[in-house]
Amino acid sequence: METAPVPLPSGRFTIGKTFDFEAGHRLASLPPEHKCSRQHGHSYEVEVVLSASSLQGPGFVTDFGDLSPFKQYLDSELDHHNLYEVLDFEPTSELLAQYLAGWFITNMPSRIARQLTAVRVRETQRSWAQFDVAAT
Ligand SMILES: Nc1nc2c(c(=O)[nH]1)N=C([C@H](O)[C@H](O)COP(=O)(O)OP(=O)(O)OP(=O)(O)O)CN2
Ligand SMILES: [Zn+2]
Repeated sequence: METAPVPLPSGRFTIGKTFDFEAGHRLASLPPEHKCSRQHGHSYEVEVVLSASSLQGPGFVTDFGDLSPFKQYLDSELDHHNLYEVLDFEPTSELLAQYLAGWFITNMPSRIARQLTAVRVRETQRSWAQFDVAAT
């Protein structure tokens, strides 16, 4: 039995995909008595959020599989590294989210890069930071 047609509302579509990597870090500018000034590690989760007002192909904002260059970057450059050694800024969740948004915009195909609205970095199950890309 076919379902009855319904009027389609106008609006935007949003998708997200979560990536993960394991890395060490320390926040060297914190006072020595702060636990996060000491070397420790996290199972990081990074979620990219993309948005579009119209869909491509079968009905995609972007094929999730087309985000693979971002996964390759995380796997090759950040996974099992010490973040304070491979990044030239203090590796807080906030600054990492902003940096990863910059990497995505610079290195992903322009159509996909333009769809990026936010990057969320999760260090633990209870803590995350999000960078929202400013609309241009
Ligand atoms: N705003 C931010 N605060 C903190 C960050 C950060 O990136 N942004 N980072 C840290 C440390 O990296 C720390 O490892 C994580 O902090 P915290 O959530 O306090 O760690 P715990 O999992 O041990 O927290 P509990 O809930 O107390 O178990 C610190 N702050
Ligand atoms: Zn930490």
